[in-house]
Amino acid sequence: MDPMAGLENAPMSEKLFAYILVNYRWVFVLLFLLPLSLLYDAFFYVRNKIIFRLRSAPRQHDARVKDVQRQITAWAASGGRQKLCTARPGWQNMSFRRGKYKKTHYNVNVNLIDILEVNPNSRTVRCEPMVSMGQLTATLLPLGWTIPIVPELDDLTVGGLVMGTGVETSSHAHGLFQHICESYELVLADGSVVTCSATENSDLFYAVPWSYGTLGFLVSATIRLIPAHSFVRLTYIPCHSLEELSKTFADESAKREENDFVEGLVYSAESGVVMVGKSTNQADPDRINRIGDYWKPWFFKHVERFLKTGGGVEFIPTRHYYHRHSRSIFWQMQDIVPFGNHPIFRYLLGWAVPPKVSLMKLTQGETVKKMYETHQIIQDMLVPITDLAGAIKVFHREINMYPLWLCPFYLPDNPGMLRPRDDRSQMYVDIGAYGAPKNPEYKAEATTRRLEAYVREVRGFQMLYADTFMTESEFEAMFDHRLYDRLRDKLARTKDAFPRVYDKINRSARD
Ligand SMILES: Cc1cc2nc3c(=O)[nH]c(=O)nc-3n(C[C@H](O)[C@H](O)[C@H](O)COP(=O)(O)OP(=O)(O)OC[C@H]3O[C@@H](n4cnc5c(N)ncnc54)[C@H](O)[C@@H]3O)c2cc1C
Ligand SMILES: NC(=O)C1=CN([C@@H]2O[C@H](COP(=O)(O)OP(=O)(O)OC[C@H]3O[C@@H](n4cnc5c(N)ncnc54)[C@H](OP(=O)(O)O)[C@@H]3O)[C@@H](O)[C@H]2O)C=CC1
Ligand SMILES: CC(C)=CCC[C@@H](C)[C@H]1CC[C@@]2(C)C3=C(CC[C@]12C)[C@@]1(C)CC[C@H](O)C(C)(C)[C@@H]1CC3
Repeated sequence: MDPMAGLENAPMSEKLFAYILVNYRWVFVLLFLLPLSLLYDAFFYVRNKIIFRLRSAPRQHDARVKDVQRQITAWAASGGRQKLCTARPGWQNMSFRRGKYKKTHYNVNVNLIDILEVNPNSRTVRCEPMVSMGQLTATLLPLGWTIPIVPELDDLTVGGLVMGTGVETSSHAHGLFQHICESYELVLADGSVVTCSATENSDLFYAVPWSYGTLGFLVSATIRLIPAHSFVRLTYIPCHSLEELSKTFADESAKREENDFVEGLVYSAESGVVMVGKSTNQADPDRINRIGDYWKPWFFKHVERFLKTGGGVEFIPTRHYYHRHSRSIFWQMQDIVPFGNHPIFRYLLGWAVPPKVSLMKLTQGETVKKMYETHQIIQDMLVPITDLAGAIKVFHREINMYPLWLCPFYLPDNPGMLRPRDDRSQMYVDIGAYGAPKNPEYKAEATTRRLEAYVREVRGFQMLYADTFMTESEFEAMFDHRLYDRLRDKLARTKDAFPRVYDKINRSARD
């Protein structure tokens, strides 16, 4: 990264400060952020234990919902001129930026953080919106259950994943996070509480995903459960041409019953590794790899080795598999602690990483923020899987940056924001780019706009936690707003109470 970019005319001292901040960020991370992250985790660990020991959390749900209703009544009584958003501070969430609207909108506290019920009979788990993925797997796996899609990273919340989206390597079989949800409980703008599902208030049920909290506040979601297995039998298939890679990936993704997990990591324009996983309780002891142990190499580095050594099979403990990219925050850690994958570092301090994303966000400062703005791309583009090879070529031309993350997902032809191409259920693929582009022509806005145009052309979608530079009409060409607009017209007070999705996610609405 060039820390001087954009600072050409700044005083020397400012340039030096910028240089130190960016190139020696790891000093701050190691000395300050890591210990703070540990304290933060320890606090929540103890709190969670106490809550469950007292068994008080589920009983308090109704009272907490009433508190959300009370806040909406108070907002209406105060004239209701401001729009509403959740009070969760922007630094805590898993998006790249903070919404500026948090400062101007009326903040409603939806601080509901408990797992309410694990029901083996109906095979469902009912969660409050602030339940995180780390919390959910820690709770469910010992009970022998899991949810069909566990989006990585640990701190993603049920609320954010329902109102935004979630995708993981089992999505080729189960769809996106919204497709494993059976019902939502919401507090609407008129203060009423409604439950919606595919059979009850179905319009609302299909309109909620990707609505970014602009139809109502989620207070609980009921999610499908499937039995958990102890291991994932993971087969690594190295590919040495783009054609081989895209064909293998598409063929394996199409085996929806046979494969429980499918993932791809692309290491260059012509090489990548496709991984195919099957859940199992039987593991060959000689081939067990506990990839999540802190002294183990970062997962994307481990996978890269198979390009040289040929394919392989490993048995990975399920929780290790779910959180396989967490320690290296996909590959972002290499820019934050450049020697983080060195064995000495891993053995000495590996147990303390990764630092909390939220704390990094809180403490990053303007200089680091500017560096990320100009020198990094963080995007997930969702395109029909038939366009995978073409899309990789476009990514190569525009950013020339590796690894790229490939994650297939099945998109059913349901009503709502995401209409599959030709109104036909089909397989898509999420292409994730996280890092510093090697293309010297890279310009954050211009390049991203070209990528966005390409994605619209192939009838794909952009994940909205990242920067979007689309205009409102381009955004509406990508996402089908018909059902959404109908509901905003129909539900009392909604248009006064909530901004439109675009007003929350466009680049100028975020800092
Ligand atoms: C805001 C927040 C953020 C968190 N973030 C993370 C994170 O980033 N990463 C991470 O790994 N963990 C996270 N946690 C989770 C926390 O660390 C774990 O819950 C903790 O590790 C408990 O695990 P345990 O196996 O030691 O619990 P134990 O006390 O051994 O109990 C097992 C689990 O079973 C659950 N349980 C038992 N009976 C029921 C029932 N009837 N219904 C529902 N659940 C039941 C309990 O939740 C309990 O967690 C977070 C928790 C909170 C509140
Ligand atoms: N593996 C994956 O699939 C990954 C997904 N992501 C993305 O990260 C985001 C989730 O991050 P997370 O930190 O959990 O969530 P956020 O706090 O970022 O919330 C995302 C959106 O959901 C809204 N929202 C959250 N909770 C509620 C609620 N209870 N009621 C109404 N609206 C709500 C927020 O509204 P408001 O603005 O009012 O707070 C916000 O617009 C998603 O957009 C997801 O797509 C990121 C990384 C990986
Ligand atoms: C669909 C999938 C798997 C998406 C993965 C997205 C992650 C790679 C994103 C989500 C949040 C994210 C944008 C983030 C960052 C890196 C990429 C992340 C982790 C970092 C940590 C980069 C360093 C930055 O200074 C800062 C701390 C602000 C951000 C915080 C959010």
